[in-house]
Amino acid sequence: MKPIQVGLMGLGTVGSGVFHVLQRNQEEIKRRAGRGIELAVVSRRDVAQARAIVGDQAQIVADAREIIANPQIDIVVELIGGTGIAKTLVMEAIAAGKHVVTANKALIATHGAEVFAAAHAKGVMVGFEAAVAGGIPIIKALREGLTANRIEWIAGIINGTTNFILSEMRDKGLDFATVLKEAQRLGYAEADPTFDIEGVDAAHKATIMSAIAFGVPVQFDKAHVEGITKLQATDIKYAEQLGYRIKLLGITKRREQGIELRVHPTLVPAKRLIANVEGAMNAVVVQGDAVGTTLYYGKGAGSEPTASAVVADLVDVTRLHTADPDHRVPHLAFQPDAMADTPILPISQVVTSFYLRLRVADEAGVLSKITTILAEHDISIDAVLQRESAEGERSTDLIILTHDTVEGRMRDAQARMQALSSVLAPIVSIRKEDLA
Ligand SMILES: NC(=O)c1ccc[n+]([C@@H]2O[C@H](COP(=O)([O-])OP(=O)(O)OC[C@H]3O[C@@H](n4cnc5c(N)ncnc54)[C@H](O)[C@@H]3O)[C@@H](O)[C@H]2O)c1
Ligand SMILES: N[C@@H](CCO)C(=O)O
Ligand code: NA
Repeated sequence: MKPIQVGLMGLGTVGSGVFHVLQRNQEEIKRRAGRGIELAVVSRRDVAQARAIVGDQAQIVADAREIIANPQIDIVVELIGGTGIAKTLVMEAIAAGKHVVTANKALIATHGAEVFAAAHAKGVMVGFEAAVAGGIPIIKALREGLTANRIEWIAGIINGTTNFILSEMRDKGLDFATVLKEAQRLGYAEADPTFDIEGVDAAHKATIMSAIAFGVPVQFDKAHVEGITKLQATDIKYAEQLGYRIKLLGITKRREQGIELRVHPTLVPAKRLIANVEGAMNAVVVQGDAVGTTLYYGKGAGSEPTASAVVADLVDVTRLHTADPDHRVPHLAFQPDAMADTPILPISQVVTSFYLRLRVADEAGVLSKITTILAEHDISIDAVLQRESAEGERSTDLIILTHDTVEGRMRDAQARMQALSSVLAPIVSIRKEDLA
């Protein structure tokens, strides 16, 4: 059978990885897919640069729309990124009846509903394995491998840049700005690194996983997003002393009242496997009712790790494109007419435990005032750490770990504590998850 014809839009880090993986492994890929997968056309605005990468192995066009208009092309791969021209091109490709494979998490998390509805109406597939945790086959695991389960929660280190920054700050005592520059140099960061450090990239990925896990539409606008820019080295150090590590986690959880969907720095017990995921690596923990806890670990970014996921989607499309669309795995695991309208809960209704750091006057009775306020808000204390004040020092750090509470209640208690004259600086609070 003639090889399936692929057109690739965007020949950057991931695009060139796709070219190399397809070239190197073409024989094995063909044995698996049942027919060859041929990268027939690539688009890059600078044709000479594209030629330097693909040689004479593919036709090169400067305008991506030539790929969409080409009747020979079966699958369009979008590796441009962002929600501008990339979105327009993906919608045009679907309208032209092409299958689409993309690594674009921003596009899927913010416009997934529109993209999947158009694809469904047209009977084409949209593969997006590379959009979440790069080379880790987490979409495949959630959509197919765990399909027997009622998923309870997912928690993951799904942004390599921030995990790299936190690891380096902790291990080498380096400051934030220095490590961010290094992450950019190593090619981990997004084109706009604020997406990484402010938690947006992780929230895109958590949003996609949440939709697949719970059968709800992708709704990035409902996600609670906090990055690592406000995190202080002092808290990383105190967390260590208490047996915890601080990680930027993407979390989605099923609760009776709705779904929690949030990204924020989180204290995790140091003994958990996920707490020991270092550098730019990613890891996702999934809790299913039948299987229990499963963990997925690997490279969430980089040229060939991400290309691994893109090419896997190409194989899936090659195997399934002649199948009746009703027999394919639904984009979000649940049939489009069986999606739920379960609400995404506001952060005030989220339930977690907390780490609190209070700068307090070193005088009698402060601790009891604070514990009284917590008790009045029904917040129970798990542990207290009070740093010995040095000779002549008039203030000290008081660290409190709480048990689970509703966030709104904690914020009320925090406001009361903050108003005490013996609390001398803004209270630091960081959410804590035991992930058990
Ligand atoms: N780099 C990674 O590790 C990684 C991992 C997972 C997902 N992703 C996603 O993959 C996508 C691509 O990322 P990347 O790191 O390869 O980016 P990149 O910047 O290296 O590559 C994008 C390429 O698209 C080209 N481009 C821009 N507009 C174009 C147009 N109109 N037509 C054709 N080409 C155009 C750019 O010139 C560039 O060469 C993004 O959505 C990104 O979020 C990247
Ligand atoms: N900037 C992303 C790339 C992979 O999606 C990260 O650091 O994880
Ligand atoms: Na993946």
